[in-house]
Amino acid sequence: MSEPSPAHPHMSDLILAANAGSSSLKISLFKRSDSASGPPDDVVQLLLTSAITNISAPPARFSFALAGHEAKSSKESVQSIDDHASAFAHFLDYLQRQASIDRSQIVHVCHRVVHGGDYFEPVVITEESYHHIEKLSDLAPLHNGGALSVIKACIEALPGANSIAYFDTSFHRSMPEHISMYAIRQDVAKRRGLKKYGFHGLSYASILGAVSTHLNKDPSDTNLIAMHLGSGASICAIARGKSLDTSMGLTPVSGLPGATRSGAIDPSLIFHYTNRAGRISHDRALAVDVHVTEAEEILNKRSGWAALTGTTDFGQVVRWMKEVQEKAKRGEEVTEDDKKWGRAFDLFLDRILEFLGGYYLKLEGKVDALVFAGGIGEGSVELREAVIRKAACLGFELDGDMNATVDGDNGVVVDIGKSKDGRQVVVCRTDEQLEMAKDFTGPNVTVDLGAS
Ligand SMILES: Nc1ncnc2c1ncn2[C@@H]1O[C@H](COP(=O)(O)OP(=O)(O)O)[C@@H](O)[C@H]1O
Ligand SMILES: CC(=O)OP(=O)(O)O
Ligand SMILES: [Mg+2]
Repeated sequence: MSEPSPAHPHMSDLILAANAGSSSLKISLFKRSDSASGPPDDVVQLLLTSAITNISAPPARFSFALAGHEAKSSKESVQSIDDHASAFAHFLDYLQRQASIDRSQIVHVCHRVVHGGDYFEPVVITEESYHHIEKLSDLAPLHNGGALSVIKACIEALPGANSIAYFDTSFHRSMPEHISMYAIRQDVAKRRGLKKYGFHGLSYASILGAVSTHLNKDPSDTNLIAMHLGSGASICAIARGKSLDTSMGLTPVSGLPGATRSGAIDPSLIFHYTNRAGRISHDRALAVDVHVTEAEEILNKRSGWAALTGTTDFGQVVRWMKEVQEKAKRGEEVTEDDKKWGRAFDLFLDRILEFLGGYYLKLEGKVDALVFAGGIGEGSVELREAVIRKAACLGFELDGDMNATVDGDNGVVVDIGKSKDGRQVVVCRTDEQLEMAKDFTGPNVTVDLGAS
């Protein structure tokens, strides 16, 4: 099969950006801004955002908000959403009915595709490139499957739009070979593409852009340890604007644990967990032609917080942990079951520290900022506090007040601490959709936002 054709985005009307995460589908609609000649972030103007969360732990929650119209945001549980394709269909329907936006004005659709293998540039989806991505999906069946089902739904619902795939793996192409390779036979590794690819690359590109601007530094002169902590969680060491190392590997299951993901385990563990590891799982039929083994199903879908505590929501893990701490303070009995919340929190903290410490050494201490991002990184005051308390030995100090009031600050990058020698601790509201959409340049369009 020949290589997919590179995307050359031309003039367009509306640009839709779809981000299929493991538990969510986040969608933003943009139009070209009036100041297309300004800074890259200004070439597109946000019109609306929508998010479908809890896809892996139904009922799914649907939210929709017009940019700058606080009153017109809505949030509801939707029983009919049980996968990414039905989530996307619900969004399109809502767009037409409730926001009166004509779908035919959407000319480009940017899709976040988690695994791009050795393809780094964005590619226009054609029959050929679709099948190419499908083939790559063997290395991220649970992630690429969701994105492919959205791409498929998009081609059917928006036949006039160009679908373009942007890869999470692209940002990590800079990892040195001795870091990205595994200590296995290299003839087999090369033939089968068995190496560390790394993920959340669109997020790390977004973080690098926003944080270097915040620090008043050129991205190519910026060193960060960036933590994208969401349903899928990873850490990246960024040296002079390039990925030096990251915690996810061949697939997104490695590194840190997540909502339903184990994170790094001893590779032998799975063969002791089940004697059906290599069999194709029949747990869930994906809407696309991607195969998932029982081992992948267990480690990707039946592990993480869900396995340790019964919930995929880290916010709930924190709330119950604090509840139990209060119980103990009151002198009430704390049961073994009560302790599961604190243990899940401590386990996550422990694994984060492993990478944080390692990356601090790999960057030889030259770290301009520690960055928290993703649903947990942006939302959990407690997790940030626990991490920075441990990073005190590296000279970082948290500002408790600033940390506690991040939610009330609208900035893209929010300071929450620093070190005596001027290194920063920040929260960054990463935006993978914007990172894709700002790739486009061209003339403006006018859109009637006649929301009902
Ligand atoms: N305030 C909060 N405190 C702790 N965790 C939170 C908070 N808000 C969201 N989260 C966690 O963030 C996760 C979603 O992360 P996100 O990065 O948005 O998802 P995805 O990985 O699907 O892209 C949720 O599962 C939830 O556990
Ligand atoms: C790569 C990955 O884990 O993505 P997400 O966190 O969006 O599931
Ligand atoms: Mg995500």
